[in-house]
Amino acid sequence: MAGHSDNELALPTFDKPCKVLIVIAPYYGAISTAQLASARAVIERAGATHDTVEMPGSLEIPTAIGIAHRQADFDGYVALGCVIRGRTSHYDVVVNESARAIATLGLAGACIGNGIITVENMEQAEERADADRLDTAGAAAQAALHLIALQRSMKKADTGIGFKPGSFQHDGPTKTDPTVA
Ligand SMILES: Nc1c(NC[C@H](O)[C@H](O)[C@H](O)CO)[nH]c(=O)[nH]c1=O
Ligand SMILES: CC(=O)[C@@H](O)COP(=O)(O)O
Repeated sequence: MAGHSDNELALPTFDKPCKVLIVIAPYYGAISTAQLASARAVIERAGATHDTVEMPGSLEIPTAIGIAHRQADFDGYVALGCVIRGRTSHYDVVVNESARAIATLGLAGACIGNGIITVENMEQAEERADADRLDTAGAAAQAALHLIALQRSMKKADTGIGFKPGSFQHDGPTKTDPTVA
């Protein structure tokens, strides 16, 4: 059971290939190792595949997802990181802005599970990174998979109106070709 929930949803399955990008900020080594293992296991259990990229910190994760969403063809994303409060307000910046940016990307159409742990101390982080305890990384992977399944289930019907990419058939040289009379 992931997180504090006592009512976990069944993992979705996919009839077409599903590719997920894990974007991780391995700020705390042991924590990130546990997060990565759990997220990958959940993705594989759903029959999906995954790639992984690393960023220096959690603040960079949304930007990395934005780049991947524009430049590549992943079906969804899992954000993994661990932010532990220090002695200044920087914790609030990292936590609030990474969460806000991830939510903004989600509302813009990216299927993202947010597994960035935001805690007061390492003990809380360990409990949440542990796949056999609160397993927040596994929960984030499940969230991304559910969003992908939802997006596929609600694909807009083809209205038959407007230009469809790849539908244009051109059967000869253009008039601007000087060799064509
Ligand atoms: N203190 C933590 C950070 N800080 C680094 C920021 O995320 C960011 O990389 C930096 O401000 C440069 O833009 N990141 C974490 O993931 N966890 C922390 O505890
Ligand atoms: C989350 C942070 O950025 C934090 O770890 C940095 O520590 P500090 O606030 O003491 O500079």
